[in-house]
Amino acid sequence: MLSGLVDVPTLLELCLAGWVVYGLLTALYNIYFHPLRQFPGPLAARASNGWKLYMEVFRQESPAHLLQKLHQQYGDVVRIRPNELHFSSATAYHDIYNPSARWDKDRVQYESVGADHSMVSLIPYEAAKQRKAVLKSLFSRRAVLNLQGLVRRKVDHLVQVLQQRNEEGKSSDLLMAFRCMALDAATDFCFGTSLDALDVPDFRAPLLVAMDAALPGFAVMKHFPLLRKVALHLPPWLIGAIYPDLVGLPRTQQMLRQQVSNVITHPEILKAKPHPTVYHRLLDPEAQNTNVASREAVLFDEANTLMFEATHTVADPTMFGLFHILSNPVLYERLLDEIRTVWPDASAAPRLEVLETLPLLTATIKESLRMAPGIASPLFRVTPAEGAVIDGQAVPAGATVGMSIYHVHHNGALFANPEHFDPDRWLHGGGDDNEKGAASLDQWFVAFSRGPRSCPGSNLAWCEMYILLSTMLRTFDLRLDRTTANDLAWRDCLVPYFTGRHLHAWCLPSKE
Ligand code: HEM
Repeated sequence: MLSGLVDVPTLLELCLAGWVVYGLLTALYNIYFHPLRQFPGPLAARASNGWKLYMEVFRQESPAHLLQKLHQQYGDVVRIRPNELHFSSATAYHDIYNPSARWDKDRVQYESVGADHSMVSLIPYEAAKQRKAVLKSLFSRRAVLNLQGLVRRKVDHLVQVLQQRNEEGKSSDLLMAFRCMALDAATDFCFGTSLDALDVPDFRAPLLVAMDAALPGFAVMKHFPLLRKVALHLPPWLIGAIYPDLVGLPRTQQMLRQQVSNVITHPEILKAKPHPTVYHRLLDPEAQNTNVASREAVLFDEANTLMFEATHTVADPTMFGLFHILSNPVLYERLLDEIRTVWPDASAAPRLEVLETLPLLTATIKESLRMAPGIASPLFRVTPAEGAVIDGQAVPAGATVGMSIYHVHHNGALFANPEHFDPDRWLHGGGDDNEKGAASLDQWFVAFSRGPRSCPGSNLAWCEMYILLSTMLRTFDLRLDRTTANDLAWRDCLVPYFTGRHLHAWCLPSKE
């Protein structure tokens, strides 16, 4: 009927023309009248959200690295979408990620995780605060000290696998090996059931292979929410047919759904767990006020995201640090000497509290976390109703603002020669504040972020890194297997995506 009044091509042309005019008017508004109009940035970024999409999805740029170039060109603040600012001066970091800044997270970034009920994706500050309070005791220092034996067992298991491989004449991909260890430790710690990734040959646990394969697609999922929703609901057989490397993801999620459904239907099974888990806390009616209808979604989303939050973040910096230790025989020897002072008998490993007293080991872990970010992308927040002052500049309410941890940790004024792996900087200082000594550097150690949304898992992460790194150095005579710095190249896909061959090493028996 309509085609009798207006012909269809004309209608389409009208729609298209309307869309173009709307786009142009929006671009003009964004450039000349938007509350953020005074902030510099590429013209296309100031005009439209499309610039960031184009850079991340079509040009496959690494945001953390691209932003470095933009700051060189535009200064300490860059407008990267009409309503979004990225900062680079170190003081801006503490303005944004500040204990008193009760700002919400940015919806676009955090909904892309696809787990809206998890702590990390809860947008409002208040909701996250409540959830954090519920889970806090699980991740406390006391809880971690009590469960350090669990981490020790996972690391010992890794040692056995590496010894076995060495006897078979094989070197090992230590990035994947460390990820298996971290996944097993986290799943045992959080759910009381390990995924046993270390038992899969060649460290090719399907979930870890899938997590890695999914990283380059993260930007697409962020910018195309509809596609994300469809992808998250595809059955495993179809995903396996389209992209076999990804199949571990839906399979593990199926397993998690079953686990969650079991604990909800039969909460008594939790009594058999060897220690309190995420499920105990989330199902404790006194601990939180989650309504029954969303209980299943909360448990599933929390379990699902914890596996991601606790695996690459621990393994990747440890791998990075180990590469630099193995590339520097003097540092390797100094670390070994220090570790032997508290670990003279190789068969009697010291407790975490003892390892923590070793200055060079501690400095090396910090330097590893500085060099390789657990999370690379800027973590965006939204300024509150009263607006904010960031790095001395007034930012209006409702603006999306953020700063990548990578930019703090690679700031040459804070960390002299920032691309150089130098644990000693944490012992003696090093940067424009050098005369104030090493202690002044600690304020710029932000690997776990700062403020109300900082990492609740940092105690567990430190525990794993201390035990893992010291054990690798004390147990093996490690030799690089044709690995060069090029093999450690990475692209920012929220977490680093290592594009090279990974760190491969021979794990020979220690000479004593
Ligand atoms: C070296 C290892 C780790 C690093 C570098 C790291 C880093 C971070 C960072 C930077 C954030 C802030 C994210 C944001 O602002 O959205 C974060 C959040 C989080 N991390 Fe970690 N993390 C590590 C290990 C862990 C572990 C082992 C767990 C749990 C077992 C964990 C659980 C979480 C959770 C639940 C959040 C969300 C907190 C919130 O949004 O309020 N992380 N982590």
